[in-house]
Amino acid sequence: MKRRHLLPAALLVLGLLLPLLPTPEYWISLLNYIGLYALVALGLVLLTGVAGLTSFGQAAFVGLGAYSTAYLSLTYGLSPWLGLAAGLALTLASAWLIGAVTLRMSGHYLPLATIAWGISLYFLFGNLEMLNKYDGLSGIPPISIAGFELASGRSIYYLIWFVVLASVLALHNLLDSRPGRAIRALKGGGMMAEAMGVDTRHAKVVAFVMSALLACLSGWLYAHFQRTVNPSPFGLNYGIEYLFMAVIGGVGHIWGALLGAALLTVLKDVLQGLLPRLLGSSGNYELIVFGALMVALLQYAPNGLWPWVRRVFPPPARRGPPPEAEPLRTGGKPAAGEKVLEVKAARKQFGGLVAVNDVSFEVGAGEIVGLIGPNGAGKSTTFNLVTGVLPLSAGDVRYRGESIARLPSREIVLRGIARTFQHVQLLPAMSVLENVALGAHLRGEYHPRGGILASVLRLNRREEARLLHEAARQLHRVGLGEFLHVEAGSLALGQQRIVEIARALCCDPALLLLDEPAAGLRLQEKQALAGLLRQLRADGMSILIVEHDMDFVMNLTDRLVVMEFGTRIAEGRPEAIQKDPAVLEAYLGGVD
Ligand SMILES: Nc1ncnc2c1ncn2[C@@H]1O[C@H](COP(=O)(O)OP(=O)(O)OP(=O)(O)O)[C@@H](O)[C@H]1O
Repeated sequence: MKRRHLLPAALLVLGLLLPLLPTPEYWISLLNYIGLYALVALGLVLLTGVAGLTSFGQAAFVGLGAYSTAYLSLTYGLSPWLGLAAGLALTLASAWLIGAVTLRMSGHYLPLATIAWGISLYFLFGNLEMLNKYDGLSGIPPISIAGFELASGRSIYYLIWFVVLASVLALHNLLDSRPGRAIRALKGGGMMAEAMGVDTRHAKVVAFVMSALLACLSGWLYAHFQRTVNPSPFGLNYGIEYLFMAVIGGVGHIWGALLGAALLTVLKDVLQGLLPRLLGSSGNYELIVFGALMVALLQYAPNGLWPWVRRVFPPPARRGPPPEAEPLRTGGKPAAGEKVLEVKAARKQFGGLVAVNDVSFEVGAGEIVGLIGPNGAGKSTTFNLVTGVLPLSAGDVRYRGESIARLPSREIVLRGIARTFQHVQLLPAMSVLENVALGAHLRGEYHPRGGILASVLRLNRREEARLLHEAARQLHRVGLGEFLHVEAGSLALGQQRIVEIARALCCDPALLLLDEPAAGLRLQEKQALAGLLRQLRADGMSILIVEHDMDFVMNLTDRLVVMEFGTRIAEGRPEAIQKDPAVLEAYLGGVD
């Protein structure tokens, strides 16, 4: 056994033995609660830490799980396992519905909405006659497995911790796969994820539903552990506490959920015992002290405590390329001479401002076309019209003869147009390899929105191997083969721009749109980039490039389109453009 496996193995053995040893009942109970809370916090790691969506309402989903099984087992005498199935189904349906409605909101509206439905569900539990209002339901039967009743805290301990560890594994598997990367991409801003083919609304709903299901599982276990339920543990204050646990533990880290749950549960327990002795039992001081401690802790560890643990026990570094795998399928490529992109009288108005004024141009197969013009000329807006980020006010954009004017970004990339961004949009904490693999999102074996269960159960290893192999291949192609396992954020800006090109190449494009790829690059890096783009052209790739660096575009492009104040003022070969009076005028006295 390797040395770094010793501590986890020892903890596991200790965990297994604890209930068999003369451990006080109180401790077992505390550990059970930690497990129950950790399940909810795990969901928040996915939702808040990974997907970047804040929810204060998770306690309500715990309530749904608890009340479903309590009601069905008490009223109809159904088995707790049927109660679990019903609870999960109810949670799935309600989370999907709530998610579909509220996840469209952004900024502070989403957390506010989670507070709203958290409170609503709490009052629903407390006001329903069938759930015995605020008195709740008691006498809930224990869970039995193969005829063995988990009636004591010691016996249900094993089930609780089995569910916690299985959920940790499931979440780990999910994040280490194509659908997981899609959820991770949400944090990089919806525009980038959509440009890689991710249906961001769907990815958000998936994260939301999964986190709700974990909360429901916790509620089910809670009901059969406590054997009684009432609305109070499912209120807003518990929703806030769950979020605290995830944040204190380290909201971006799976194991942080367990750490946070353990820390807060023990801390609360200690304070509840200690403070009345120190300050008298007349006031509710523990909440105040608890709050102050939380604020202090977050000052020193804004990313939670798990990163500290990681520093002491660093994970093994990954090395070497991913193993060989079957290549991904590729789409048909345009024949020489084919018109790849036709922009026809494209127009974009922002209120009274005409940002793009009936601009037309074409890009042929294997051609590099530059789109240049002074600041504010409308280049980026034109780019956004072609990539589906902005809708056209009038005109048309056709790709290989098909109008793409009304398609969303993810449909456009599916057809074969991939892009990079003016401001680099990588996920800095994710490895270069995985960032690039995100580009192959639409080329997996499962449906672009599916494959979630397969990921959780780790049945998608062949797909994953093929995607990573393709990502590594593209990184080698652009000359970054030695940086596969490095965090993308640690690379120099120039290299990050090249990673974006590798990611775009992973989309299997026939047309590459590059938004200021040379910005911030040193001379040598620019030369290397020009070499790479020439190589891509030689391979038949069409490239449309927006760039301010005149030397760069003049030496690289086959043709230039010049814009000023939203209008196309010139088009032609670079040598002709350099002498064009209208262009010289636009650049106020010459080309820089
Ligand atoms: N979302 C928007 N709402 C309103 N006006 C906008 C919007 N986006 C761009 N504009 C305006 O449209 C015009 C063209 O902007 P655009 O960013 O396309 O120019 P650009 O040529 O890319 O400039 P730069 O080289 O500085 O990036 C500018 O006047 C800009 O202020």
